[in-house]
Amino acid sequence: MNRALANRALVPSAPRFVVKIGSSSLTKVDGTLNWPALESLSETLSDAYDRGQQFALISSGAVAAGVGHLGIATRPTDMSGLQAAAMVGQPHLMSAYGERFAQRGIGIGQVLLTADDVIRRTHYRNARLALEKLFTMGIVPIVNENDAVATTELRLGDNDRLAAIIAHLINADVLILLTDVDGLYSGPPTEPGSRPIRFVGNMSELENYSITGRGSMFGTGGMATKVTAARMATAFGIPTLVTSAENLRPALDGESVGTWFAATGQKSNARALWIAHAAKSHGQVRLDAGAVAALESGGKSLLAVGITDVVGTFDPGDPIDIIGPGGDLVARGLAGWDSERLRESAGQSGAGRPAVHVDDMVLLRH
Ligand SMILES: Nc1ncnc2c1ncn2[C@@H]1O[C@H](COP(=O)(O)OP(=O)(O)O)[C@@H](O)[C@H]1O
Ligand SMILES: N[C@@H](CCC(=O)OP(=O)(O)O)C(=O)O
Repeated sequence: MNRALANRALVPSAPRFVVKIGSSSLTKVDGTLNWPALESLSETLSDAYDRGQQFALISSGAVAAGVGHLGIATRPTDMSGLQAAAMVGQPHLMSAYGERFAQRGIGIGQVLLTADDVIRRTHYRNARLALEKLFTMGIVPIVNENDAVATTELRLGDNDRLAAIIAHLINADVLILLTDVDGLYSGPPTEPGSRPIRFVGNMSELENYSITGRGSMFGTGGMATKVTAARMATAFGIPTLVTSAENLRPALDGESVGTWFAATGQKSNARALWIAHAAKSHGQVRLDAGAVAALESGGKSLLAVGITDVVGTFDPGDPIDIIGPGGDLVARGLAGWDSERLRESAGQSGAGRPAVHVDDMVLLRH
């Protein structure tokens, strides 16, 4: 592994980074927005901007801002309540950022994305072009999920995975996830005996830790979604730092804070990350052990002869999960055939076109 990628010293000199601040850091105990936290974040990021670093800010906090403005007693838990609060809060959140950055002569642009925007390939490509345009204009993109139009079935919910997707989309050098704890612990930080983990060189090191999806009072997804985001980013060559919002300035000064997840894979095109993590799966093919071994040896397409079962209905080009005999997710890819034809040809040799072409497939177990 390239040592430079395993090094926190990368942060101050990263030409481009993604920073995500979670609801837990932007919400006060009464459920309303923590304005001083927002001010301090804007100040630190303005300094990075003045030093010539480019970044996209993924900011939660729309619901919290809405709770404050509506004067309701607690953060809603139902979908329509959350949507209403976000619709009220998002403009206030953006105007607060707008004001803070404007004081430093920096312009901002609002980017609201739904899960569908990252699932659909054309939307995904458009989002990349639009973000790139903002960077050329010197504008800071501030991204959130478009809570107003998200549906229960199609919702990212947490912003951690959105941050990993954006990091890849804009070819960031590092992903920084800010939360209310100073990094990853071996167990929930409130439990006695949990100790801080400073460095993760490989995701398999996390097997013995207790990383729960139970978050803070206002956060979504807990540490589990941060680890998922780190897995998504590092597998595609982007190292990830998880730390507290207070630690952003020290991190940008090159201090050794938080948990550093080293890049495990190579930088690759955004299409690969889209296939691996963003695209919604339309079905599954199950393989025999020989087919799994062939795929994992590298450079081989999936042929119908190694398929034992086809689940779901899909068309050529649709994203599908490629499952091993033990039920584990081996790869994801774009189907070469529709599900019906593939079902008829499963297990047979000489079927012509690959079931999934190697160029349309991303292996997930490395
Ligand atoms: N192993 C762990 N290490 C650190 N934090 C953990 C762990 N397991 C669960 N957590 C919880 O994850 C929470 C952060 O997640 P979340 O509330 O979703 O934050 P955010 O809103 O910043 O995304 C922490 O407050 C912590 O209680
Ligand atoms: N989109 C929502 C935030 C969702 C959420 O809480 O995510 P996270 O900050 O990852 O725990 C909002 O702006 O309030």
